[in-house]
Amino acid sequence: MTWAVMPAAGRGTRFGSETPKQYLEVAGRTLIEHSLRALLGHPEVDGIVIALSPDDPYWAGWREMEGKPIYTCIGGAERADSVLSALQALPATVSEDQWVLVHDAARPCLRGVDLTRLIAMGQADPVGAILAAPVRDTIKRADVQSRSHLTEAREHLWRALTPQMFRRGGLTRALRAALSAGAVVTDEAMAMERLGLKPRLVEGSEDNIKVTTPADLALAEFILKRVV
Ligand SMILES: Nc1ccn([C@@H]2O[C@H](COP(=O)(O)OP(=O)(O)OP(=O)(O)O)[C@@H](O)[C@H]2O)c(=O)n1
Ligand SMILES: C[C@](O)(CO)[C@H](O)COP(=O)(O)O
Repeated sequence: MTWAVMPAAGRGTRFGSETPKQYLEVAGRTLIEHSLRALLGHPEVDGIVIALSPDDPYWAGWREMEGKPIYTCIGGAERADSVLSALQALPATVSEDQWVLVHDAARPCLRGVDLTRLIAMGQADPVGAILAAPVRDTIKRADVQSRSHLTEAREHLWRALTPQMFRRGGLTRALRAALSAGAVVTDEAMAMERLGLKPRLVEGSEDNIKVTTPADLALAEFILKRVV
Protein backbone atom coordinates (compact mmCIF):
# COMPACT_ATOMS: atom_id res chain seq x y z
CA MET A 1 0.00 0.00 0.00
CA THR A 2 1.10 3.58 -0.51
CA TRP A 3 0.51 7.06 0.81
CA ALA A 4 0.61 10.24 -1.25
CA VAL A 5 1.84 13.79 -0.83
CA MET A 6 0.64 16.65 -3.00
CA PRO A 7 2.45 19.95 -3.51
CA ALA A 8 -0.38 22.51 -3.77
CA ALA A 9 1.23 25.66 -2.34
CA GLY A 10 2.04 27.35 -5.65
CA ARG A 11 0.73 30.75 -6.74
CA GLY A 12 0.39 30.03 -10.46
CA THR A 13 2.35 33.09 -11.61
CA ARG A 14 2.76 31.74 -15.15
CA PHE A 15 -0.99 31.20 -15.31
CA GLY A 16 -1.64 34.80 -14.34
CA SER A 17 -4.95 34.51 -12.52
CA GLU A 18 -5.88 36.02 -9.15
CA THR A 19 -7.03 32.62 -7.97
CA PRO A 20 -4.17 30.08 -7.81
CA LYS A 21 -4.69 27.70 -10.74
CA GLN A 22 -5.18 24.62 -8.54
CA TYR A 23 -8.45 26.22 -7.39
CA LEU A 24 -9.79 26.96 -10.87
CA GLU A 25 -12.71 24.79 -11.98
CA VAL A 26 -12.87 22.51 -15.01
CA ALA A 27 -15.46 19.81 -15.73
CA GLY A 28 -17.35 20.64 -12.56
CA ARG A 29 -14.49 20.40 -10.05
CA THR A 30 -11.37 22.36 -9.12
CA LEU A 31 -8.03 21.10 -10.43
CA ILE A 32 -6.99 20.06 -6.92
CA GLU A 33 -10.17 18.04 -6.44
CA HIS A 34 -9.65 16.20 -9.73
CA SER A 35 -6.06 15.45 -8.70
CA LEU A 36 -7.10 14.31 -5.21
CA ARG A 37 -9.85 12.03 -6.54
CA ALA A 38 -7.46 10.49 -9.07
CA LEU A 39 -5.19 9.45 -6.19
CA LEU A 40 -7.60 8.70 -3.35
CA GLY A 41 -10.01 6.87 -5.64
CA HIS A 42 -7.29 4.26 -6.29
CA PRO A 43 -7.55 1.14 -4.08
CA GLU A 44 -3.80 1.08 -3.34
CA VAL A 45 -3.60 4.65 -2.01
CA ASP A 46 -4.27 4.92 1.73
CA GLY A 47 -4.28 8.67 2.36
CA ILE A 48 -2.59 11.96 1.55
CA VAL A 49 -0.81 14.99 2.95
CA ILE A 50 -1.29 18.21 0.98
CA ALA A 51 1.15 21.12 1.24
CA LEU A 52 -0.76 24.43 1.13
CA SER A 53 0.46 28.01 1.11
CA PRO A 54 0.27 29.59 4.58
CA ASP A 55 -2.31 32.18 3.50
CA ASP A 56 -4.49 29.86 1.40
CA PRO A 57 -8.12 31.03 1.71
CA TYR A 58 -9.36 28.66 -1.00
CA TRP A 59 -8.70 25.25 0.58
CA ALA A 60 -12.03 23.48 1.03
CA GLY A 61 -11.02 21.89 4.34
CA TRP A 62 -11.72 18.28 3.31
CA ARG A 63 -10.59 15.82 5.98
CA GLU A 64 -11.33 12.76 3.89
CA MET A 65 -12.21 11.88 0.31
CA GLU A 66 -13.12 8.48 -1.18
CA GLY A 67 -13.02 7.17 2.40
CA LYS A 68 -9.31 8.06 2.77
CA PRO A 69 -7.81 10.60 5.24
CA ILE A 70 -6.56 13.99 4.10
CA TYR A 71 -4.00 15.89 6.15
CA THR A 72 -2.53 19.29 5.33
CA CYS A 73 0.71 21.11 6.11
CA ILE A 74 2.33 24.40 5.18
CA GLY A 75 4.36 24.32 1.95
CA GLY A 76 7.59 26.13 1.24
CA ALA A 77 9.17 28.66 -1.08
CA GLU A 78 9.77 26.12 -3.85
CA ARG A 79 7.96 22.97 -4.90
CA ALA A 80 10.71 20.78 -3.42
CA ASP A 81 10.34 22.54 -0.06
CA SER A 82 6.61 21.82 -0.13
CA VAL A 83 7.18 18.15 -0.96
CA LEU A 84 9.69 17.81 1.89
CA SER A 85 7.27 19.50 4.29
CA ALA A 86 4.50 17.09 3.31
CA LEU A 87 6.79 14.05 3.66
CA GLN A 88 7.63 15.18 7.18
CA ALA A 89 3.90 15.63 7.97
CA LEU A 90 2.96 12.04 7.01
CA PRO A 91 1.53 10.05 9.95
CA ALA A 92 4.12 8.27 12.10
CA THR A 93 2.50 4.98 11.03
CA VAL A 94 3.95 5.56 7.53
CA SER A 95 7.34 3.91 7.94
CA GLU A 96 10.61 5.02 6.38
CA ASP A 97 10.42 2.06 4.00
CA GLN A 98 6.87 2.77 2.84
CA TRP A 99 6.33 3.90 -0.73
CA VAL A 100 5.05 7.44 -1.21
CA LEU A 101 3.55 8.95 -4.36
CA VAL A 102 4.23 12.63 -5.09
CA HIS A 103 1.64 14.18 -7.41
CA ASP A 104 1.16 17.78 -8.51
CA ALA A 105 -2.18 19.40 -7.70
CA ALA A 106 -1.78 20.97 -11.17
CA ARG A 107 -2.03 17.58 -12.92
CA PRO A 108 -5.78 16.80 -12.81
CA CYS A 109 -5.91 14.29 -15.68
CA LEU A 110 -4.07 11.36 -14.07
CA ARG A 111 -5.54 8.04 -15.23
CA GLY A 112 -6.11 5.12 -12.89
CA VAL A 113 -4.44 2.67 -15.26
CA ASP A 114 -1.26 4.77 -15.27
CA LEU A 115 -1.28 4.93 -11.47
CA THR A 116 -1.74 1.15 -11.26
CA ARG A 117 1.20 0.57 -13.60
CA LEU A 118 3.42 3.08 -11.76
CA ILE A 119 2.70 1.48 -8.36
CA ALA A 120 3.35 -2.05 -9.68
CA MET A 121 6.61 -1.16 -11.43
CA GLY A 122 7.80 1.17 -8.68
CA GLN A 123 7.28 -1.37 -5.89
CA ALA A 124 9.32 -3.90 -7.90
CA ASP A 125 12.20 -1.44 -8.34
CA PRO A 126 15.13 -0.97 -5.91
CA VAL A 127 15.09 2.83 -6.39
CA GLY A 128 11.55 3.88 -7.33
CA ALA A 129 9.75 5.07 -10.46
CA ILE A 130 8.13 8.04 -12.14
CA LEU A 131 5.51 8.43 -14.81
CA ALA A 132 7.07 9.89 -17.95
CA ALA A 133 6.26 10.38 -21.62
CA PRO A 134 8.72 9.78 -24.47
CA VAL A 135 9.52 12.97 -26.40
CA ARG A 136 7.77 12.93 -29.77
CA ASP A 137 9.09 16.21 -31.20
CA THR A 138 12.58 17.04 -32.39
CA ILE A 139 14.36 18.88 -29.52
CA LYS A 140 16.62 21.83 -30.23
CA ARG A 141 19.22 23.35 -27.91
CA ALA A 142 19.27 27.14 -28.30
CA ASP A 143 22.00 29.72 -27.84
CA VAL A 144 21.53 33.02 -25.96
CA GLN A 145 20.02 34.58 -29.09
CA SER A 146 17.38 31.81 -29.18
CA ARG A 147 18.97 30.34 -32.27
CA SER A 148 19.10 26.59 -32.66
CA HIS A 149 22.65 25.27 -32.60
CA LEU A 150 22.15 21.61 -31.71
CA THR A 151 19.53 18.91 -32.19
CA GLU A 152 19.29 16.47 -29.28
CA ALA A 153 19.09 12.75 -30.03
CA ARG A 154 15.52 12.18 -28.89
CA GLU A 155 15.43 8.39 -28.59
CA HIS A 156 16.54 8.71 -24.96
CA LEU A 157 14.57 11.86 -24.04
CA TRP A 158 11.48 11.68 -21.83
CA ARG A 159 9.20 14.29 -20.26
CA ALA A 160 8.91 13.72 -16.50
CA LEU A 161 5.32 13.62 -15.23
CA THR A 162 3.85 12.88 -11.81
CA PRO A 163 3.18 10.87 -9.70
CA GLN A 164 6.73 10.02 -8.79
CA MET A 165 7.11 7.14 -6.33
CA PHE A 166 9.91 6.61 -3.82
CA ARG A 167 10.31 5.25 -0.30
CA ARG A 168 9.56 7.87 2.38
CA GLY A 169 12.97 7.75 4.07
CA GLY A 170 15.10 7.72 0.94
CA LEU A 171 13.21 10.57 -0.70
CA THR A 172 13.26 12.65 2.48
CA ARG A 173 17.03 12.24 2.78
CA ALA A 174 17.59 12.98 -0.92
CA LEU A 175 15.50 16.16 -0.81
CA ARG A 176 17.16 17.34 2.42
CA ALA A 177 20.61 16.80 0.86
CA ALA A 178 19.69 18.64 -2.34
CA LEU A 179 18.05 21.57 -0.59
CA SER A 180 20.83 21.98 1.96
CA ALA A 181 23.33 22.04 -0.93
CA GLY A 182 21.32 24.84 -2.54
CA ALA A 183 20.56 22.68 -5.57
CA VAL A 184 17.60 23.48 -7.85
CA VAL A 185 15.33 20.43 -7.70
CA THR A 186 12.40 20.51 -10.10
CA ASP A 187 11.21 16.96 -9.48
CA GLU A 188 11.80 14.14 -6.96
CA ALA A 189 13.76 12.03 -9.46
CA MET A 190 16.30 14.85 -9.72
CA ALA A 191 17.01 14.61 -5.99
CA MET A 192 17.56 10.85 -6.32
CA GLU A 193 19.76 11.30 -9.41
CA ARG A 194 22.00 13.68 -7.44
CA LEU A 195 22.83 10.69 -5.24
CA GLY A 196 23.70 8.55 -8.25
CA LEU A 197 20.39 6.65 -8.17
CA LYS A 198 18.47 5.91 -11.41
CA PRO A 199 14.66 5.89 -11.04
CA ARG A 200 12.64 3.71 -13.44
CA LEU A 201 10.77 5.62 -16.14
CA VAL A 202 7.22 4.26 -16.53
CA GLU A 203 5.45 5.35 -19.70
CA GLY A 204 2.33 7.34 -18.87
CA SER A 205 -0.43 8.95 -20.88
CA GLU A 206 0.40 12.03 -22.92
CA ASP A 207 -2.77 13.65 -21.56
CA ASN A 208 -1.50 13.67 -17.96
CA ILE A 209 -0.77 17.35 -18.52
CA LYS A 210 0.41 19.93 -16.01
CA VAL A 211 -1.79 23.02 -16.08
CA THR A 212 0.69 25.92 -16.30
CA THR A 213 -0.93 28.48 -18.64
CA PRO A 214 -4.55 29.32 -19.59
CA ALA A 215 -4.25 27.24 -22.77
CA ASP A 216 -3.55 24.19 -20.60
CA LEU A 217 -6.78 24.76 -18.68
CA ALA A 218 -8.85 24.52 -21.85
CA LEU A 219 -7.01 21.33 -22.81
CA ALA A 220 -7.53 19.85 -19.34
CA GLU A 221 -11.26 20.53 -19.62
CA PHE A 222 -11.36 18.77 -23.00
CA ILE A 223 -9.46 15.77 -21.60
CA LEU A 224 -11.49 15.49 -18.42
CA LYS A 225 -14.75 15.64 -20.29
CA ARG A 226 -13.66 12.94 -22.74
CA VAL A 227 -11.40 10.17 -21.49
CA VAL A 228 -10.44 10.33 -17.80
N1 LIG B 1 6.40 26.64 -3.65
C1 LIG B 1 5.62 25.78 -4.34
C2 LIG B 1 5.52 25.86 -5.76
C3 LIG B 1 4.70 24.97 -6.44
N2 LIG B 1 4.00 24.04 -5.72
C4 LIG B 1 3.11 23.11 -6.41
O1 LIG B 1 3.88 22.31 -7.30
C5 LIG B 1 3.05 21.94 -8.42
C6 LIG B 1 3.77 22.21 -9.74
O2 LIG B 1 4.24 23.53 -9.71
P1 LIG B 1 3.87 24.64 -10.83
O3 LIG B 1 3.08 24.06 -11.95
O4 LIG B 1 5.12 25.39 -11.15
O5 LIG B 1 2.86 25.58 -10.00
P2 LIG B 1 3.12 27.08 -9.54
O6 LIG B 1 4.43 27.18 -8.82
O7 LIG B 1 1.89 27.50 -8.84
O8 LIG B 1 3.21 27.83 -10.95
P3 LIG B 1 4.19 29.04 -11.31
O9 LIG B 1 5.58 28.43 -11.36
O10 LIG B 1 3.68 29.49 -12.66
O11 LIG B 1 4.03 30.06 -10.23
C7 LIG B 1 1.75 22.73 -8.30
O12 LIG B 1 0.71 21.86 -7.89
C8 LIG B 1 2.06 23.78 -7.25
O13 LIG B 1 0.91 24.13 -6.48
C9 LIG B 1 4.11 23.96 -4.32
O14 LIG B 1 3.46 23.11 -3.68
N3 LIG B 1 4.92 24.83 -3.66
C1 LIG C 1 7.35 17.79 -11.17
C2 LIG C 1 7.06 18.17 -12.59
O1 LIG C 1 5.66 18.26 -12.79
C3 LIG C 1 7.62 17.12 -13.51
O2 LIG C 1 7.50 17.54 -14.86
C4 LIG C 1 7.68 19.54 -12.96
O3 LIG C 1 9.08 19.48 -12.79
C5 LIG C 1 7.12 20.67 -12.13
O4 LIG C 1 7.73 21.84 -12.60
P1 LIG C 1 7.13 23.24 -12.11
O5 LIG C 1 7.98 24.30 -12.76
O6 LIG C 1 7.26 23.23 -10.60
O7 LIG C 1 5.72 23.27 -12.59
